[in-house]
Amino acid sequence: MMQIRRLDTREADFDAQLDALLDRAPEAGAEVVRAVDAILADVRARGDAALVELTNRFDRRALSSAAELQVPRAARQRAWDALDAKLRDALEQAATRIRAYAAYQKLQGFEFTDGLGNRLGQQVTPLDRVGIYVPGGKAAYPSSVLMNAIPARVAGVEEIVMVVPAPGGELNPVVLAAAHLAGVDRVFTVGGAQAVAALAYGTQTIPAVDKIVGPGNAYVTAAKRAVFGKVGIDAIAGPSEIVVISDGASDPRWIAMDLFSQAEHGEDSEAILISTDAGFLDRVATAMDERLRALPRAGIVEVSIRERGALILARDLDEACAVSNRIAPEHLELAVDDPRALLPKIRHAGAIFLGRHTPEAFGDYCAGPNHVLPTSRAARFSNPLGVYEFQKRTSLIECTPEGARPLAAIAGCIADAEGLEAHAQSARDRA
Ligand SMILES: NC(=O)c1ccc[n+]([C@@H]2O[C@H](COP(=O)([O-])OP(=O)(O)OC[C@H]3O[C@@H](n4cnc5c(N)ncnc54)[C@H](O)[C@@H]3O)[C@@H](O)[C@H]2O)c1
Ligand SMILES: N[C@H](CO)Cc1c[nH]c[nH+]1
Ligand SMILES: [Zn+2]
Repeated sequence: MMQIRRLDTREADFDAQLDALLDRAPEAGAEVVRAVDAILADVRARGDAALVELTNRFDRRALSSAAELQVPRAARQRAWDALDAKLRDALEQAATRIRAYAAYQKLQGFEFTDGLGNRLGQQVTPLDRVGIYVPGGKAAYPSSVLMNAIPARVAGVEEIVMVVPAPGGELNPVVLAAAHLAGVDRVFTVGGAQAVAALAYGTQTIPAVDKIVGPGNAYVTAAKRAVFGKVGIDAIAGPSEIVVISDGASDPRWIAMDLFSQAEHGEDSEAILISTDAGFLDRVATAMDERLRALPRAGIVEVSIRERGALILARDLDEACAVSNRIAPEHLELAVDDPRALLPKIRHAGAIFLGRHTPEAFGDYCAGPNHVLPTSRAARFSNPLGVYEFQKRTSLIECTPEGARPLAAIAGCIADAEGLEAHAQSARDRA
């Protein structure tokens, strides 16, 4: 029997038990932060030389120069051409859907005239150059290439630089093919904190970018946190998570596999089912036992389900939503008859999958919305990766001589109160 914890919201210590489960989310420990700080300082000081040494050490490569990190455009084209036609077609369809969804996210500027005749507005411009981190340590995901690069292209970013580790020199050719499809400009086979450092500070081979996006392991996320300010970063997207809310009327085999779909990402993934039906929780537990055996990644699934999995019995669906809000999961499936009725009760989730026929896996590949989502409860305050992450806003102010006069009086008065004489005079010069 698989080991999975059972929780019941009626138990007096339920809150404490849930907190203990959520606390298992991996965070960058002091050791990781120390290691990352040393890597960042080394790449900043020594550039390519450090990049080569660190990549040889952490990715078991035998590079003699940083030039070997770059994957030529022709190699990406060859990877695309060599792809099985069915997979090429699936990637193209996924890319089309991701692009179409992204187009809706594009921020638009605005301008209006205030009551004094002054023009006020906001100009939206794409970032010049961005770095996308595609994880490649334990598994490399072509879908993550599409999810990172397509919104950047839709935003109008001039240059997209992709980094992806190639442990032992091995790089999934489908990742390269996806980079070709998404129109990535430059690809470098470097990962971890050293890749983030190179993108933030620039080296002789890798250009410095304006923003670094994409998920990664503890070293990658600690490095992104550390370089924030020098460059922009997106939300921190770590190990995958799924919460399913069920009324007990779904096929338990489907729900078991939905939980496994995120558990199979890694031993640190989180998979939680909340249901109002105790019998259904039993049936899902049985289905998990049956379906686990067929999975090639059964070992990983078993560990993540044991460490970060749970079957939670709730009094009703309202309470199930409240528990889910406390978890603020990356992905939330509403496997109920009327998911729209629950929607207003959900306040924190990276992506919500409505109804029994919408598995989270559609979102990972081809539904359209981005699969790079806030994890570790960051859905309380941050957003899915989207076109808006690759755009910035600039305020516009244009006064007429008449419109300037009243503003001069207001600004002058407040500047006096702040004791800033030059501000007051500059404003009153326009009165
Ligand atoms: N939320 C999302 O959208 C999403 C999508 C895909 C993957 N993920 C997550 O991203 C993560 C990917 O992790 P990964 O490890 O497979 O790949 P990764 O590319 O993030 O990390 C691999 C790199 O880590 C560095 N590294 C490994 N051990 C190190 C050490 N001891 N010291 C210093 N550096 C070290 C190496 O440089 C290596 O190249 C997983 O947690 C996965 O769940 C999240
Ligand atoms: N579920 C992951 C994000 O949490 C993304 C992914 C890529 N491939 C499959 N799934
Ligand atoms: Zn996934």
